[in-house]
Amino acid sequence: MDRLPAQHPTAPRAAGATPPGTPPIGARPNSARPAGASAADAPAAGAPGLLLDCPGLALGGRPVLGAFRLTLAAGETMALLGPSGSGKSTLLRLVAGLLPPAGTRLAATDGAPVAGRIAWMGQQDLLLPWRDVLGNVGLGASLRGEPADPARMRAMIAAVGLAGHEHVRPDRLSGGMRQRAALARTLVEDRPFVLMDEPFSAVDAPTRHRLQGLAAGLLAGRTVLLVTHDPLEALRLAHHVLVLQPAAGGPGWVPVPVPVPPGAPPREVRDPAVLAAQGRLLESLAAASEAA
Ligand SMILES: Nc1ncnc2c1ncn2[C@@H]1O[C@H](COP(=O)(O)OP(=O)(O)OP(=O)(O)O)[C@@H](O)[C@H]1O
Repeated sequence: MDRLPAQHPTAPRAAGATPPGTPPIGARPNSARPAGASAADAPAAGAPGLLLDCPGLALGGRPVLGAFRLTLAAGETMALLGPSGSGKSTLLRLVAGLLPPAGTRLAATDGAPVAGRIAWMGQQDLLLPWRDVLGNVGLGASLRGEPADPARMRAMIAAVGLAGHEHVRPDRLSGGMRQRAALARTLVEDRPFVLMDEPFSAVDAPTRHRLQGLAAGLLAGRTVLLVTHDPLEALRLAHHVLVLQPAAGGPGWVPVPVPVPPGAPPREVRDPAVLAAQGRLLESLAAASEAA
């Protein structure tokens, strides 16, 4: 029996559990793949957006997030930055349904339930050491007791550049390869909503750059919330960028949009507009830290 960490992306928990106040449900989740659809291509086309109303959130008796309303645009990527401890992972967990709702409202713009339509990728790859790459990529289906789709799994492994490593165990892979395997496992789930918590922070800069390029292509069309400490990563990958700032006139932190360079992601890191935006974003983050 495989044992999973509580926040494992494939753990059979109430991912995106729908809190009270969510609109009526009943529509069929749009992540269902039509019979015969090919493996790694055009996943989650037409992903809906996500709406989050947070009335404020305290943890351990301390306010963490203030009251805010957040919209994740359908099929687009939103990056979230902020000082350490400002609540980025907490906000991500709120969207994932991993925190008690406490008056929070989370809804998909298509009216269908959010639950079961979220994929998660974290900083640690959480690969199971006793399973090879193929086994790890197919872990979600295996835990749910669903039949494996080896062709789709292999196609996703190839899409992340790991063809030929299907039967290699994680301890024989480099950090970058492990993150690629984790990305394949995240994307093979074919969920319209993808939550990423510093997914590439554990690898060196060139590997991170390559992984970002890979992720940009494979995440296209999904609705993504990406937590990162890296301003350039945010500006490269995201349509929209938020910085957590101390809430005006109240406790906790709230996400505040910052300008992004023109053009759709992935943006070119040498683009002068991207570099200028990186400087402004760093200043904004420094100001947030000082204001805390
Ligand atoms: N389960 C918990 N119980 C009590 N306090 C918590 C809990 N989880 C997080 N916190 C606190 O909430 C605050 C926000 O934590 P969170 O991990 O969301 O910050 P973060 O912005 O993601 O930080 P980092 O950039 O360092 O990862 C921190 O002060 C943290 O100590």
